Amino acid sequence: MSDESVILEESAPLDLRLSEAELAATREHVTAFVESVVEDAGADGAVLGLSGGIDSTLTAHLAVEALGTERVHGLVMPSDVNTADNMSDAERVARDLGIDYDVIDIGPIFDAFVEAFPEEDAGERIDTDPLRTAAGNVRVRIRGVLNYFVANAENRIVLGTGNRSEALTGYFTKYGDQAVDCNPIGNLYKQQVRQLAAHVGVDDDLVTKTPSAEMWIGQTDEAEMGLGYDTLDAILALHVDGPLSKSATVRQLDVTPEQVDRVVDLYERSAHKRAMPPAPDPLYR
Ligand SMILES: Nc1ncnc2c1ncn2[C@@H]1O[C@H](COP(=O)(O)OP(=O)(O)OC[C@H]2O[C@@H]([n+]3cccc(C(=O)O)c3)[C@H](O)[C@@H]2O)[C@@H](O)[C@H]1O
Ligand SMILES: Nc1ncnc2c1ncn2[C@@H]1O[C@H](COP(=O)(O)OP(=O)(O)OP(=O)(O)O)[C@@H](O)[C@H]1O
Ligand SMILES: [Mg+2]
Repeated sequence: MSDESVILEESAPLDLRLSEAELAATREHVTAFVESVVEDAGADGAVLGLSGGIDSTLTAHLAVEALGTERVHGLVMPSDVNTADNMSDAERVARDLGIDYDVIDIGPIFDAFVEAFPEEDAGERIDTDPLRTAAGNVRVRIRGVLNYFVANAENRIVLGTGNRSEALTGYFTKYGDQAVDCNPIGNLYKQQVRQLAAHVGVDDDLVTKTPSAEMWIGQTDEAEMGLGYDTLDAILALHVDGPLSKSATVRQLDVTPEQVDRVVDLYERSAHKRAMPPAPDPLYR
């Protein structure tokens, strides 16, 4: 399918589409990046988690283009809160690409974590507020531990799947899905991730799938953030990354001042996630 049909279904307030030439150049740029990160690390290849979502699917496609099937290892890591459809999509991606992959049920690891927790009723409370996000983050971090086990054991690097929209809003788990060696698609807004995915031939149902972290049943990114990705991307591009003032952004896009404030708030509150953990300046040198 062409990337055109994907974008036409959306009513993005700002057209962030790359041209065909830019898509081709981005594809080459990202694959060259993956190749050089692996080579510079002296690694034999890469490992990444496959969720059936578009970020990991596109990253896997580009990794295979960069490294070949033999040097990419996928991990499908279901838990109780993942849908069977997403997990079978993840396996389909690995099979279609022809890469080695393992399916590792993280349920028993998560359960052992909860059982080891000193509060007796933690098990009953773990999937409800206020522990719901904390528990979801545990699932995400368990996947990070497994990625690094494979990376250490097989001399691979861990490929992150984070995109620019997530990075700027802090929409990821600190030391969870962010615990990676590089982010090949880290400079693409979500709209552009979808567009590049369509360009490289990812199946349409994966390109248009509703984004979800699947940290709990029914979670969707857009509901949790309170904004659609098209609106989010537009505000990021014009106001957070770009030079437009708040009022100019409101005028330019069909958005409210509150929506701009929301994005700025997400950006500012997540600064700590984009920086090395700080330490006091040295008193003596
Ligand atoms: N100012 C500050 N300076 C230094 N550290 C600060 C800090 N504020 C919080 N912290 C630390 O950060 C912690 C909170 O960060 P974190 O542990 O990440 O937790 P948090 O940001 O609360 O939760 C993760 C968010 O990312 C979303 N997510 C996660 C994973 C994947 C995806 C996806 O799209 O697939 C989305 C998830 O739905 C949730 O909204 C605090 O508990 C504290 O330890
Ligand atoms: N069940 C899972 N098994 C393996 N890896 C997973 C699983 N869930 C999440 N991940 C990893 O965590 C990453 C972050 O999840 P995220 O939801 O942001 O991306 P995605 O699922 O690829 O795309 P989308 O955001 O559109 O859902 C995934 O790309 C994948 O690498
Ligand atoms: Mg997902």
